[in-house]
Amino acid sequence: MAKMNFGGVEENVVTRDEFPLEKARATMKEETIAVIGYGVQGPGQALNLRDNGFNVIVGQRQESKTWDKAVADGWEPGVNLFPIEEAAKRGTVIQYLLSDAAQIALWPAIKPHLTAGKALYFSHGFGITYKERTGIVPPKDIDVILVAPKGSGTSLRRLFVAGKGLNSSFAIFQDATGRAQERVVALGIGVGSGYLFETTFQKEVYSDLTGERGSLMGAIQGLFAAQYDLLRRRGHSPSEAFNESVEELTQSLMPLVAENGMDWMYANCSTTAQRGALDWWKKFRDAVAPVFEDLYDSVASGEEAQRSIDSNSKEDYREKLDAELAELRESEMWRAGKTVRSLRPENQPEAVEK
Ligand SMILES: NC(=O)C1=CN([C@@H]2O[C@H](COP(=O)(O)OP(=O)(O)OC[C@H]3O[C@@H](n4cnc5c(N)ncnc54)[C@H](O)[C@@H]3O)[C@@H](O)[C@H]2O)C=CC1
Ligand SMILES: CC(=O)[C@](C)(O)C(=O)O
Ligand SMILES: [Mg+2]
Ligand SMILES: [Mg+2]
Repeated sequence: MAKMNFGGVEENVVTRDEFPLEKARATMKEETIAVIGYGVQGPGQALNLRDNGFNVIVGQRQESKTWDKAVADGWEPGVNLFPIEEAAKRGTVIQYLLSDAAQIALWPAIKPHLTAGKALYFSHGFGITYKERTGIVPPKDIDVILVAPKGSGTSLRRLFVAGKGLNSSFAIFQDATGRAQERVVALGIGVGSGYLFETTFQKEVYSDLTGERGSLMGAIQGLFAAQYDLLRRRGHSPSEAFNESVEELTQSLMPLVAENGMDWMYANCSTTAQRGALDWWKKFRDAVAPVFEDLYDSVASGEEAQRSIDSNSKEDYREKLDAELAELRESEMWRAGKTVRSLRPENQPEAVEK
C-alpha cells in the first residue's frame, strides 16, 4: 500500500501501478468468483471481472428478468450462470450483490455454502454493520471483505469499457485465511476500480448512506427543485428555469469541476459570477448544515437502515419505488428537462444539408 497525501492528510491507498492487473489475476487464479445478484452492481462487477480474465460465475434467480439480462450479456446457463444457491456452492469467493433487503431474505440459503476458507464479499457495509437488524453474522472461519465502488454499477461498466475507472473503498471485517488483504485488493482491481482507499464496514455504510441521501442524490434534487420553483414563481419560463438550475450545471460547469476543481470552474466564469458565488456559498453551507447533522444521526442510529429494510422487503417494493420515481419524472421540472435534453445538438436528427 502507498501512503498518499490528501489535502495534508496521509492515507493508505492502493493504485493500479502498485497492484497491476496481472498480479490481481495471479492472486485469484485458483479461485472461482461467484457474483450473486445481477441488478446494478452485479453486471458491472461481473462483466469487468470476466473481461479482466478472472474465473467468474453468476448466481441469479431463474425465470426472472435479470436472469434473461444475464443471458443477454453472454452468461451461459449451466456453464457460468446458475441459480443462487448453486453459484454460492461453487464459488470460493461469494460476491453478495443482492439488494441490501434481499441479502437478509437470502441469508439462510447462502450461509450453508460459506465453508471454511471461502471469502464473503460485500459492496456495502450495510449487512454487517446493522447485524442486529439484518441477522447477517458470518461464520468465523471465512474472510469477510468489502469493495465499494463509489458510483453506480452502470458507470463502473461504462468507465471500464472507456478505459477509465471509478474509485472504490475497501475493508476487511474478518481475516480467517491470512489472505483477506490480497484477496480484497485483487478483487478491487479486478472489478475495474481506479484507486482503492481503506475504510471499515461501518465507515463505508455511514458515509455511503449520507452521501446518497445528501449531496449525491437527495440534497441535489432538493436544491434543484428549490431554485427551479423560485424562478417559476418569479415569472421565468421552464426553459430558463431548467437551463439555469440543471442543464448548465451538468453540461457546462460540472465537467469543469471534475477536470480541475471548484476554484478552476469559478475562474472560468465571469468575475461577476465569481463575486456572487464566493459571497453566497457559505450561506448555503450554513443553511443545510443542520439538515446534514440530522441525516448523519439518522444513519448512525440505524433509523435509515431500518426504513430501507422495511420498505424494500415488501413484496411490491419495486412498484412503490417506480411510482415515486414517476412522480419526479412527471414534475414540470423534469418534463422540461426531457425537452431540453431532446434539443441537445447531439440528440438532433442528422443535420440536413443546406
Ligand atoms: N446500485 C449501485 O450501483 C450500487 C450498489 N451498491 C451495493 O451493491 C449491492 C447490490 O446493489 P444493487 O446492484 O443496487 O441491487 P439491486 O437492487 O439492483 O438488486 C440486485 C439483485 O437482487 C435481486 N433481488 C432483489 N430482491 C430479491 C429477492 N427477494 N430474492 C432474490 N433476489 C432478489 C435482484 O433480482 C437483482 O439481481 C448493495 O449492497 C448495494 O448497496 C454499492 C454501490 C453502488
Ligand atoms: C451508486 C452508489 O454508490 C450509491 C448511490 O451509494 C448506491 O447506489 O447505493
Ligand atoms: Mg455508494
Ligand atoms: Mg449506496
